[in-house]
Amino acid sequence: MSYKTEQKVRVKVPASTANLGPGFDSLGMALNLYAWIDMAISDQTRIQLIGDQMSGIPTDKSNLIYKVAQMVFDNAGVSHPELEITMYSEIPLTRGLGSSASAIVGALAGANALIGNKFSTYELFQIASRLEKHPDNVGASIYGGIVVAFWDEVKAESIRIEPDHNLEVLVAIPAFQLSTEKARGVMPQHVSMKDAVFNLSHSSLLVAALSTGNLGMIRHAMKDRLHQPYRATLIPGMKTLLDECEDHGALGVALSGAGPTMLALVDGRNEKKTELEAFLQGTLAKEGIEAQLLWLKPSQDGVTTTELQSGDEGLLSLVEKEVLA
Ligand SMILES: Nc1ncnc2c1ncn2[C@@H]1O[C@H](COP(=O)(O)OP(=O)(O)O)[C@@H](O)[C@H]1O
Ligand SMILES: N[C@@H](CCOP(=O)(O)O)C(=O)O
Repeated sequence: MSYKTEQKVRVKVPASTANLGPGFDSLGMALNLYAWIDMAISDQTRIQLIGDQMSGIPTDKSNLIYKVAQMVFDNAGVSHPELEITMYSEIPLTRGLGSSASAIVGALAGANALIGNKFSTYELFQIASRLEKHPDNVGASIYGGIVVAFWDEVKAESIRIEPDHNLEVLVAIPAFQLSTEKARGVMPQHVSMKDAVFNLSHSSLLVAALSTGNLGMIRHAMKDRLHQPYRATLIPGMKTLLDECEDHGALGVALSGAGPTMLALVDGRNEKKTELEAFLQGTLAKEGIEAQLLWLKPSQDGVTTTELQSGDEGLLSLVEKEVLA
């Protein structure tokens, strides 16, 4: 079978926050912070990574994006061993905002576009969940909005929820990195029936609150006993933030993904935004943690790809001119 191969594609993929508190490995929300990847079939592999977020990422064939793209070609039964890849990302690395999911999803979408979209979005979601080993971040980065999903080690299924248009997100991004692997390592192998019931009831209520726009219910629903109590040992100040952010204007608060970023959901009409900012930053500062605050919104868009024409400007030039959108 032969496919139409595109010359060069540009992928735009959103960051994501996973879990939203109780929805461990099952809830994700896309955020309006993005990574861009230009990918082309070439005669020699060249990988260019632009921006501060990319430091330490390999630029040879051990690069995750290159490896995932090769997997797509192998699955499709085609061979394109040499690729030109350029990536620019606004998504902080190893902070709980889904940088690895954005790289996996971006690579899958880019490689798939280069071979004429042989795989459906649903098939890419299956591959992405298998690679990431949980579907929450990749689901959000693929579909956008809020995604409710499972992955049972064989297949993944998901439903997208439209985020309420008043929903805003304040994140406090600590200066230190915390790998998902390390943050999963502090969790117990077994939990009590009581904690399991606590989480499934809270997660179900949170999904209902987010689906119906019942923002007032979020403060009750966004509580977790499966992962946050254990991970709080890795992030000084986290317990205080979980216990008290709602008193300072948050609709609800959670660890973003595996952390260390803390995330507060906020009603955009709220007048206590400055108080919440000060509380987040002040609480972490008391523990000696420097954190960058960012106001974000849910991203309606999931991953998108466009075919580039020969006259189109490269990513580096768009980044330098600050016109990338
Ligand atoms: N653009 C990228 N290219 C290659 N690898 C990446 C890229 N972005 C992230 N990664 C890999 O993902 C790791 C971070 O994943 P993880 O610990 O799950 O944190 P995060 O919350 O940022 O997803 C990085 O250390 C790196 O190995
Ligand atoms: N459900 C996962 C989510 C990890 O998200 P990340 O953004 O930190 O990679 C978990 O909680 O381990």
